[in-house]
Amino acid sequence: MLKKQLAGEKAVEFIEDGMVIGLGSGSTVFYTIQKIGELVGQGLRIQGVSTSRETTLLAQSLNIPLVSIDSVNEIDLTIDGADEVDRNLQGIKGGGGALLYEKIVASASRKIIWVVDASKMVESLGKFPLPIEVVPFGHKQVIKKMELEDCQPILRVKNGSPVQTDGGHYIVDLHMNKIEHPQKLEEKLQNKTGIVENGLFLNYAHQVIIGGQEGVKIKTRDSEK
Ligand SMILES: O=C(CO)[C@H](O)[C@H](O)COP(=O)(O)O
Repeated sequence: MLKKQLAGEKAVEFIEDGMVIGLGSGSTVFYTIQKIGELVGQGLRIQGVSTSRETTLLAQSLNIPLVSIDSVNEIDLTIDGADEVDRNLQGIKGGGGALLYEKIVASASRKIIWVVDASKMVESLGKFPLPIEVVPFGHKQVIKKMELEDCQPILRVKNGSPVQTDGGHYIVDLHMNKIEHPQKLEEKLQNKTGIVENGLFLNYAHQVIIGGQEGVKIKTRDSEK
């Protein structure tokens, strides 16, 4: 079995009947969602809150009941993927471009579990380019500012056009190689006009399920959000 499948499928063990579940995006949580679909077919009652159009389509194809984020009081558990995770369970997300909706869903969640394969675990964040979601109007101005900050910004492009997120924004990837001070960088990015959200997910994940050669390992963050 693939490492990401091991991690993805393990996560369903944390789901209880009646829960509202945040459904993340990407190729690892794909396995979680497929398994949830199987369990729903066997009678599990949950309500899913989707983080992307892709996940909505997948959940619908599996007959997983979906509700909008604004119709729930709180999300009991969100299961999502990640692009990089350090030993304190700080992470980078947004490789698939769903960071804004993923962060909104995560912010409304009581518990967050990330599912990753072992290659995502790192000593320090930043080898994976940090995605930021930017408003199309004036995005080149934001890119210029990020160049001045030595962040090596590159507009994400597909088939010759800027990639558009579900929220209608663009993605700019910051190629920094190593992020020395994630908290400081997060503050800086939060204060820049035109940046809607950044892919730093600091103090979000409570647990990470890691699929590796010898099966799955579960890491829990010391201090809860
Ligand atoms: O943040 C994400 C999408 O915006 C994904 O969760 C992240 O990119 C991991 O994806 P995958 O499991 O396919 O590696």
